[in-house]
Amino acid sequence: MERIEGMISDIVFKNEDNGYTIAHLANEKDEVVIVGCMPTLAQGETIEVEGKWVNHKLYGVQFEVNKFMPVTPSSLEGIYVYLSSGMIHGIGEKMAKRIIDKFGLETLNVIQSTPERLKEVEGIGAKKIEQIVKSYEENRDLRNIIIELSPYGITPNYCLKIYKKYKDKAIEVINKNPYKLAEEIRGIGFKIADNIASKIGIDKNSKDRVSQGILYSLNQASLSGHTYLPKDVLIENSRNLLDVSPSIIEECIMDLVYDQKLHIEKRKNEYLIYLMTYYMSENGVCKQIIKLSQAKIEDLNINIDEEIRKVEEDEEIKLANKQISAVKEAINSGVVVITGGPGTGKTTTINTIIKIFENNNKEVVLAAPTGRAAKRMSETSNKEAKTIHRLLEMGYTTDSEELLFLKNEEDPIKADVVIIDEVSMVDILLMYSLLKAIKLGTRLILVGDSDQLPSVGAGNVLGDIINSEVINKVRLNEIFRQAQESMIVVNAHRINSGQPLQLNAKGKDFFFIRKNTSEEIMSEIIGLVNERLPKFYNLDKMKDIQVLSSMRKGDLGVTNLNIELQKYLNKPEQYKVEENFSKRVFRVADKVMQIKNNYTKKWETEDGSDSGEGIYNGDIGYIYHIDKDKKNIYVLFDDTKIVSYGYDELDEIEHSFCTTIHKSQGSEFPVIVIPITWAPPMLLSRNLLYTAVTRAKKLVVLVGDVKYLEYMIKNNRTNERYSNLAYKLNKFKEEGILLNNNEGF
Ligand SMILES: Nc1ncnc2c1ncn2[C@@H]1O[C@H](COP(=O)(O)OP(=O)(O)OP(=O)(O)O)[C@@H](O)[C@H]1O
Repeated sequence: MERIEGMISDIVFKNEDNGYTIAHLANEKDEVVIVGCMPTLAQGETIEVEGKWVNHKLYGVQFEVNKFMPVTPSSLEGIYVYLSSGMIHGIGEKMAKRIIDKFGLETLNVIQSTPERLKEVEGIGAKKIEQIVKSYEENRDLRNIIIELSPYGITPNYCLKIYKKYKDKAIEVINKNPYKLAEEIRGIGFKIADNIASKIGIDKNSKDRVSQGILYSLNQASLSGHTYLPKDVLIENSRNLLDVSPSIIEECIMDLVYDQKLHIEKRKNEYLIYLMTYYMSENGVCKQIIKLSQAKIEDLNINIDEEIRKVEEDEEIKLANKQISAVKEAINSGVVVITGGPGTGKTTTINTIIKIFENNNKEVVLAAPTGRAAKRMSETSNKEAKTIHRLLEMGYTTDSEELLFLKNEEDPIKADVVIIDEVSMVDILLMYSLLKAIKLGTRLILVGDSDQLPSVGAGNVLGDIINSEVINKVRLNEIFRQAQESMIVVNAHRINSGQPLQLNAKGKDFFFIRKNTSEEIMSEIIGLVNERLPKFYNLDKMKDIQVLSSMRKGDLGVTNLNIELQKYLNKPEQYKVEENFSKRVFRVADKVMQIKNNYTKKWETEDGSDSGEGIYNGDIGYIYHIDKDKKNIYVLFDDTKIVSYGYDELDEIEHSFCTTIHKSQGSEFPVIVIPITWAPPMLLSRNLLYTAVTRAKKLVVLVGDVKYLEYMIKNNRTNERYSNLAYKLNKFKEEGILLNNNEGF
């Protein structure tokens, strides 16, 4: 490969559809013809091209371009983003600005060709110049990507991802079809790709654009919990997004179906359109759960009543009838669902089931969808419980982008019984991965509370399985005496049945403090968390009390509550290092939450005696140390695990003096404080309130306007999800397709 540099003196031809360009490139030595895909090329631009010389039959010698890069970038904004991105050691935001103010568009030429001139900028000496030049040299290709893409709002972090994926071909790939980014780079969506495309001049009606828009619409739908969209809804959503005619959309839908990216399913007179993964998962869950429930299971040859009696004796309890039915179903069925609200004895039932199987030498494995739920399951059962991801031995594909599970149909989980808790949090994709890894004959016990919020990911798996009436289920509905003492449990059940709550009983654990305005609510919450509750109940204000809010935005949303609570719970002190990231300030001792599963994130104990990997969505920790030189923030999780986050990884954590109710799913806290105030109706729902209240073990304090509390209790329109699992399960059952034809469909 050869490289030449010069200025574009003429553009002879450009194909607007595919970017194929023939141009003249001139430098001091020569003027040559260059050809290749260079859609953004403009006359007068100075570029460097890489490629080879060819001798064309008709046109003679020309340079065939493989890759091209602008030498002098065309935007100050791009140079600024690059220089201030942290990629260049020694230059921060302020210094970047000073350098650019001095040299303008010439900045990079100066750094490259006459770096000694940097001395003209205040604060730069010989040592700094050396440092700058060294890092500048080190990341040449990445630099070009940042400069090209940052004007489109792509952060240096994503540029790095793009660079890792396409290496030095990145600019070329993007110029050819920017929609590839939306398809292949996690985190870059259709909107950014579309923005680039419109600047490059790609036609609004281009099929690449419309197809990506359709996929985007379905992806958005999956983020709202839908596994499919009815065809009319998909066309409407896509039309709003793309501003093109329904006929083009329909044509592209058919192309995508042909390319197996989408699947169309007919249900009565309706067409349901799925992204392929969701279709495969929904079908897979349906088939596999029926197979597991119909599979022959080993007969334990035991007298179940006798076994239950033994456990009752050991544990000094007497199981209620429903609990006994649940135990029997678990022993006699391939699959059983055990559901019930708080205090209805789910944990006691699971523990009885575990004991009976273990007393009969059967191997039982336990898992739950989140790290915290798994931890809780371990504590209540005194037996190791893993996250489902760990149980499935999750790994990554070599490019470390795609998740994969080592446990699957070929190498299933080795166990006689698999018990999964908090199944309401399991989405359709994870359920499919789990079911694939359970071999026929293994008993599967699914435990959960179907009145909790449905999973964050798509599907309504637990609800659909329960509603389908196909899989054996037991609903525990007796609240035991001990649990009845708790107003938290009693009120949770009242919320669920739409009844008014019992508030403020003396000596009890459920309080409502009436306040009207946002300011009053805020100041009451701060007073409670910062002083009154810790003093009165002898609590640690950081660890024992969790503020939850239904929304992110607004005065009483998570973002603002975090800002306000930080001022009181962890105020600035001279000895506390802090770092300001414009929208948020991270300070030593701040309470933070990991907001995505990161299975490979390394942790280590302070003395280095233990280490491991995996920090999960919802894990709460405290900032332990900030190293400004290394640009690292260290967070302490579970009192022992120290995890380091580079400044470029801070999108993985957020302050958690207050968190969303959604993020609190699967976790429990001694005390919960919740503002009750106006919010969009979908966030004032019964199951949101129910989920929030059931997070508390010792005390619930609601602060706000009682009319919104009443509204929430009445509003049981759980946001409907397009999910076809219940229908499919019933259809399978009715038509017995599985019994005759293992492939189904
Ligand atoms: N058969 C029983 N007889 C008497 N008490 C019981 C019985 N089963 C459970 N309990 C008690 O009721 C309370 C709630 O039971 P358990 O923790 O099993 O319910 P749970 O549904 O798991 O509750 P949560 O969802 O709140 O954790 C516990 O104090 C437990 O000891």
